[in-house]
Amino acid sequence: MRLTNVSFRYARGGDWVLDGVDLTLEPGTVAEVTGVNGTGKSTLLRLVAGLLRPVRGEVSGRPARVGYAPERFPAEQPFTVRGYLEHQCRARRVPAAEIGEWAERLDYAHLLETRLPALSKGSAHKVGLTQALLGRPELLLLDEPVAGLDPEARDRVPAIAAELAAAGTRVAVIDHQGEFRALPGVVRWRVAGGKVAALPPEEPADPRHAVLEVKVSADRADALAATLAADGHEILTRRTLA
Ligand SMILES: Nc1ncnc2c1ncn2[C@@H]1O[C@H](COP(=O)(O)OP(=O)(O)OP(=O)(O)O)[C@@H](O)[C@H]1O
Repeated sequence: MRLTNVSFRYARGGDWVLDGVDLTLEPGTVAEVTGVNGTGKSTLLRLVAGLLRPVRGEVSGRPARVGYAPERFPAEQPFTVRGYLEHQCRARRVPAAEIGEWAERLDYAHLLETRLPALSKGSAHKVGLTQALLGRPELLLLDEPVAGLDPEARDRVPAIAAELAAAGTRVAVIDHQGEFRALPGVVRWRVAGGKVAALPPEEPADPRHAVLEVKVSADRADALAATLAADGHEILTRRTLA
């Protein structure tokens, strides 16, 4: 899917939150949305999800099945966890058997008959994540998915996202905790000043290697580079000093 020249502001005549954003999100990609507080990360996620419409520009190629987990799950609803999730399953034509599966994986199966307002913050957050995961969406948007979760769940949520991505789901996630950064192939969307820069995956940390920057005579540079390459070292840059 693609965002083409997307601009958004909440009020006519107000400041643009996003201004001329171009992005693509390929199947199977996990994008980590980064940026300081208030730059427009959640706004970007809601535009990608289709919950907000661009004021200018276009979002195209959005898949049919979209899952969105907001930063705060609205738990003030008069349903049990099971009742709420069954309703979500019916709305999305997903078999209700999935409820038990996610409740087991996120470790809250003992709370299925509890009323939503009586849940702890972390447990309510797990229910919010579950409604986004139901039916294994083709596009999954997660706003701070591990904030307030116990350590086991903090590990499981990135693993679940990676599992869905491996099956082709496009994932975009805001994660101040950094739990998604270690997933293989994560691209980063850096939001700043109304723009979004798409950065390639970070090089994985590799303590077995070090980088030396060495100044050598220009007339010996080629011979030294050849010797180092023959010894199995990698020449990362070669430049002439002005
Ligand atoms: N519903 C809204 N109505 C008006 N302005 C809003 C609304 N939601 C967000 N904003 C404003 O849009 C800007 C971007 O907000 P957004 O929540 O997208 O930022 P963010 O990067 O996700 O922030 P944080 O890291 O603090 O969650 C902020 O100036 C915010 O005040």
